[in-house]
Amino acid sequence: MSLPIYLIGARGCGKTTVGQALAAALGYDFCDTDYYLQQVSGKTVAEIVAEEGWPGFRSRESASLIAVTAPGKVIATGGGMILAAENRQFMHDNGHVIYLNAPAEILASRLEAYPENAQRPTLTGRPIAEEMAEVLAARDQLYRQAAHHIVDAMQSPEAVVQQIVNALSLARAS
Ligand SMILES: Nc1ncnc2c1ncn2[C@@H]1O[C@H](COP(=O)(O)OP(=O)(O)O)[C@@H](O)[C@H]1O
Ligand SMILES: O=C(O)C1=C[C@@H](OP(=O)(O)O)[C@@H](O)[C@H](O)C1
Ligand SMILES: [Mg+2]
Repeated sequence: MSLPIYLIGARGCGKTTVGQALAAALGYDFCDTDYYLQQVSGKTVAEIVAEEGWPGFRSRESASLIAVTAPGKVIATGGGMILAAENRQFMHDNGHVIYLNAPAEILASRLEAYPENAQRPTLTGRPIAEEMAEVLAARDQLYRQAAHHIVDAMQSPEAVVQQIVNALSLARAS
């Protein structure tokens, strides 16, 4: 059985972009928990947060993680999926968890170029560079706790895919 592969990491690390390429490379299905949530609710992330606050979004996000989990799938999570201990445990127990790691400055420059405001309403109310530094400082340990493997997300998407394939082959061989 091919366990699901969960991609975790902060906004802008490339979970959605790399996830699609990884799924194509492995012949797996691709799924993104934010897209799933938007499809079932008919609302963007920003609309859900405006109507229900972040707690409402987080609770829908946790439910979507369970709903999309299946063998043979690459699952791109939202950057805050690891905030709930039960989500970290669920991913760790049910699949391969990969942390796409990059410094806050790189993440901020990607997000400044393509903000996608409907997908990424502000988390702190602060400018993006400050927000990413603060958010990553608060979450880095949680990403590391949840992950089976950590990859360098500063490389090209193709190179990140290759790192993941290598990490999973090594894990299978050991
Ligand atoms: N490895 C990469 N190198 C350069 N740019 C990237 C890389 N991965 C993603 N990006 C860009 O960064 C932005 C955020 O990517 P996305 O996949 O949506 O990240 P996430 O889902 O982790 O928030 C997009 O504009 C995407 O094209
Ligand atoms: O970091 C976060 O808390 C969030 C990241 C977003 O997903 P991406 O990481 O795919 O941008 C999305 O789930 C939501 O805006 C919350
Ligand atoms: Mg994404």
